[in-house]
Amino acid sequence: MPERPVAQERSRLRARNLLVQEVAETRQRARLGGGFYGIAAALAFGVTGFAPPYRWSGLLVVGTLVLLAVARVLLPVPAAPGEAEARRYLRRIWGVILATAVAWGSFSAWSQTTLPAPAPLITLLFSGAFGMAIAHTLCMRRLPAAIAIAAVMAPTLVVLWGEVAFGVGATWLVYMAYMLLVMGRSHREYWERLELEEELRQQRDVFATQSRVDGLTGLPNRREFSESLERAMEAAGGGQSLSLLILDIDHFKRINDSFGHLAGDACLLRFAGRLREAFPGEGELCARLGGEEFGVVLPVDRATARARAEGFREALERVPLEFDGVQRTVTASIGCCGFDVRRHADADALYREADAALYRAKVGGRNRTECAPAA
Ligand SMILES: Nc1nc2c(ncn2[C@@H]2O[C@H](COP(=O)(O)OP(=O)(O)OP(=O)(O)O)[C@@H](O)[C@H]2O)c(=O)[nH]1
Repeated sequence: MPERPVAQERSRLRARNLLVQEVAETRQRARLGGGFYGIAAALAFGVTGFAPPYRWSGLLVVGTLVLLAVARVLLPVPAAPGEAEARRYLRRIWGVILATAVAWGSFSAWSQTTLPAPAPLITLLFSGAFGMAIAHTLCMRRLPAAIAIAAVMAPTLVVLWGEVAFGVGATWLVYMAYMLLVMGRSHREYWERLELEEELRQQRDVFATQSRVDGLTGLPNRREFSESLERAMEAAGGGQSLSLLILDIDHFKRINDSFGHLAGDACLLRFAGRLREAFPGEGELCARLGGEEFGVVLPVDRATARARAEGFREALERVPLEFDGVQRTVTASIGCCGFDVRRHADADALYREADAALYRAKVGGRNRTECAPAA
């Protein structure tokens, strides 16, 4: 893939991962806090003994806040959210959070002039606590968090300012401004942490890929090859065909010695490209096992694998590889072995037989395919 689309794809993936993470954390944090609003209202009405003048209003307020808390928990979260679903969830959960803040803020202001002591003190204390809780825990989105803090605090501010004393109202205002500052800082720290975690995740993925891919050719490396071979053998244990080819470029040292190590690298790269083109099928796996040695796993019987190997070998000899700006004929020796569950207890046993066949191909004059066991 060209570099720009790769970078675009990476940043798109990064944005999506951040959004998914935000959904998960918003859900967890919103669920945790919702229940406290109902408890706080129940406490405020509780100290009035739910006396007749406050009974119905008490039920209405507590019921509304409990319903909103339940909505936070029940709001469905898509299992593997795409971008649109994630944004829809965030809109909805923030809708519930804001509705809760408005309901609480209105109730708190109303209680200051309507409920008997000590209920107003209880709602006042809880308003401060809820505002600060939003500032700390629901700081993922700055604007809705600021609106939620204002919705919880401002109605009470108006009452304190007008009905209690200017100084108390001013104190409440300073308290509210402090919450907004705290929320701004929490917001920055939250996103710094999320981005750092995403960075670490991406680095971990890169390392995981690098540990399984050959850096020069981009083919799977020996580790990945061995594990894939084990898996293929396990799957084929029931009787399906499976064969292994080991290919070794002939006199590769001469290429290095004659044209230099870089030309040798380019040769390996071209050879890997040919191999990939020759064995592209489903269940076929090409890998670089090290140096100038390559492996191919094929879901076919030995005779077919041998024919495919010969086809590759002949084409390699016929069509030169272009590297270092020049066309050069390169040949390879190939060892071929069909998987037999009675002889091959593990991948190592299969590999050893294919390797022995490769050795025979080398001592037999190179540029040939030998099969194991020897016919
Ligand atoms: N350019 C380059 N050379 C490598 C790499 N890995 C191994 N080699 C070289 O590959 C050569 C392998 O040489 P030999 O094992 O003698 O094999 P050969 O010359 O191919 O001879 P036969 O296999 O017997 O046909 C050595 O010179 C290694 O230094 C690599 O990644 N790049």
